[in-house]
Amino acid sequence: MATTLSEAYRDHPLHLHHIIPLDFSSLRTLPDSHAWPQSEDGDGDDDNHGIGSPIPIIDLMDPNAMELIGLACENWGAFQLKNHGIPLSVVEEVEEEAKRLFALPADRKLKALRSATGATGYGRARISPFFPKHMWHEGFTIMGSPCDDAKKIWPNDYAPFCTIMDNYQKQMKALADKLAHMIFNLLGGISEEQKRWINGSTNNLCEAVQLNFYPRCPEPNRAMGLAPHTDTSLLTILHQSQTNGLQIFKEGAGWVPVHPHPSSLVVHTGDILHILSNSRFRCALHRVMVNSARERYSVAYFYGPPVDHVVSPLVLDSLPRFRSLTVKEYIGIKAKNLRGALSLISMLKN
Ligand SMILES: C=C1C[C@]23C[C@H]1CC[C@H]2[C@@]12CCC[C@@](C)(C(=O)O1)[C@H]2[C@@H]3C(=O)O
Ligand SMILES: O=C(O)CCC(=O)C(=O)O
Ligand SMILES: [Fe+2]
Repeated sequence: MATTLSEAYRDHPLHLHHIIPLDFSSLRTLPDSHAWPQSEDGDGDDDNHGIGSPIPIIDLMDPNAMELIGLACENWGAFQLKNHGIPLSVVEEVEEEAKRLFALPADRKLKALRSATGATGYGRARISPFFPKHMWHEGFTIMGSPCDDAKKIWPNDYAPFCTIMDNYQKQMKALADKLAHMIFNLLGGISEEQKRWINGSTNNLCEAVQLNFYPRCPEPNRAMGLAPHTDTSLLTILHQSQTNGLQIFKEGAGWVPVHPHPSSLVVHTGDILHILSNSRFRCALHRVMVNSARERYSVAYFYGPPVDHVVSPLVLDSLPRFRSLTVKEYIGIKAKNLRGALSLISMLKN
């Protein structure tokens, strides 16, 4: 039996002591546990940014879409995608469900609290232990069917949540399959064996959905919504509500805001694509800042090869920069070294 994504995470327990039972909305000042040192690289106020170019917006119906995607992945590791074919209603209904979930009182949400060895349910971000301060954030992770977790929260009324999340995953998977084909074509010369998992059945690839909620914050400039990270996926498709906060780090430009566009989805390329492309495609470091006026929601869909799949640089015009390993092994390395995982598997001697 193939290993599932939740099993891959089960081997790397995340201890959730003193997590969320914090009622964000009742706080008038920032508790010390959530106060991050102020950085030199820009504060949370998006309006102060915008110097330099924004991340590319690509029209999927554009005849040059594939080449534009290639350039965006090389230069940014991210882009906004419009005319992607996902109906707005599908995205809106998933955002409504996220709002309904996070608006519940803490004791209801805690019924679906992720266990230490669990991968799904309500809780803080998996990257939390790597940072000394807490994030101004609540999350809900879905791998496969969300029904077991939804039942804990809404014992008699879990069906609408499940139907909407299942439909969202189905729609996102179809889009991700399409993007993965384009990306593999861009890389060129890839064997059928290597891309067989694309268009595969749902239990034959890695898929996860993360609902994110960033409550309003009394002191946004001292808080952090989601700390800087790269995604572990091949690619991530992100829907953000109409509230600013997402930023991508670009050398030479610093933290660049990714402003929400009602009809666009943000695509991030993740670590797995960085490895497969032998570093040609970036994996964008990104973070989320919070806001005193408006709360923020986002829905991230993570997509990648099955956890038993061996990943190694696929197209070589120079030496391979990374050693071969399974997705599962990479997840294990990253669970111990958030920022150092790629250099730990690097084959470049310095
Ligand atoms: C399939 C995934 C991808 C995960 C882990 C697992 C489930 C939840 C995802 C996130 C969502 C929030 C940011 C992140 C960095 C986190 O802490 O949890 C993501 C992480 C990753 O991209 O590594
Ligand atoms: O909330 C956002 O816009 C980003 C979320 C994110 O980076 C993630 O879930 O991995
Ligand atoms: Fe992310």
